[in-house]
Amino acid sequence: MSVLLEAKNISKHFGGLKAVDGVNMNINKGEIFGIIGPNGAGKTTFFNICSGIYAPTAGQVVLEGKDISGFAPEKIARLGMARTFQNIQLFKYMTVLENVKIGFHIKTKTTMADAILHTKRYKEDEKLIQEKGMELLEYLGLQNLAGTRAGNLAYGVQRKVEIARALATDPKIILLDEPAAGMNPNETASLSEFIQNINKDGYTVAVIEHDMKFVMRTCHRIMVLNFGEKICEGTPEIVQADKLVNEAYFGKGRIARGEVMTDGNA
Ligand SMILES: Nc1ncnc2c1ncn2[C@@H]1O[C@H](COP(=O)(O)OP(=O)(O)OP(=O)(O)O)[C@@H](O)[C@H]1O
Repeated sequence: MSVLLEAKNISKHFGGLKAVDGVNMNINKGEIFGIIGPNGAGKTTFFNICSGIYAPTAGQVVLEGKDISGFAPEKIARLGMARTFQNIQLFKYMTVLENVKIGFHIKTKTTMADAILHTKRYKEDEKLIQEKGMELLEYLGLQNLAGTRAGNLAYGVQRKVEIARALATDPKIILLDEPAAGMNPNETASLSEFIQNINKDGYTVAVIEHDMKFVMRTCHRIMVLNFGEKICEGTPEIVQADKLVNEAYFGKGRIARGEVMTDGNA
């Protein structure tokens, strides 16, 4: 199995606070990789470093063997990393198809001038993007919603549209930050299936999530952060059985009694 995304000894300090502290991580091609940890453990900061929003204080981010540390987010997106954020960032007054089409623009050569002047290149790109957008929605089973305003959709569906837009950038890896937050159990189960399906079709996924039931049934491997440090990594079985994780993160004995697994809250 080849390594797709690598974090080498990554640290991020905010003044005296070590938000991320010497984290090493390898995500293999084809994996669903989970990142968990208590509030403030450094998960989002770690994603922000991987996706170029923050430059690391120390360490390197390597995508397919290329050192991308400190690259701008747009550049990293073009190199094949897409992400979603904790708060839904769809354009609520635009339709589902329009939202997804935005994702494709990253790959076109259309300039602002082309768009204003409606040049041949603009028209050709627009036609192609329209077709590809519909294809993607069909692939994800969202085609019936193409003309619906994003803001009118149920919360769980908005999350899927957000992921669809990220997929439109044709990523090698997609980073999802708490995609199940605020979802009801049915929506969460449906999201898990959705992610597993796109993964089976070849997409590599990294996901931060608090919902343990979702994490344990969706992810192949999991990394646990606590106070910025990695305290455990492995399969769901290994993580659930880890004493340090149980003590530091779940509260002693909670997972053994099954509380976390059933209530879905960390
Ligand atoms: N821009 C910033 N400036 C200063 N401190 C920050 C900044 N961003 C994050 N932090 C701090 O870094 C630590 C890690 O935050 P981070 O948001 O990465 O944690 P998290 O694991 O994603 O938490 P949550 O599960 O609550 O989203 C926290 O103590 C947070 O307050």
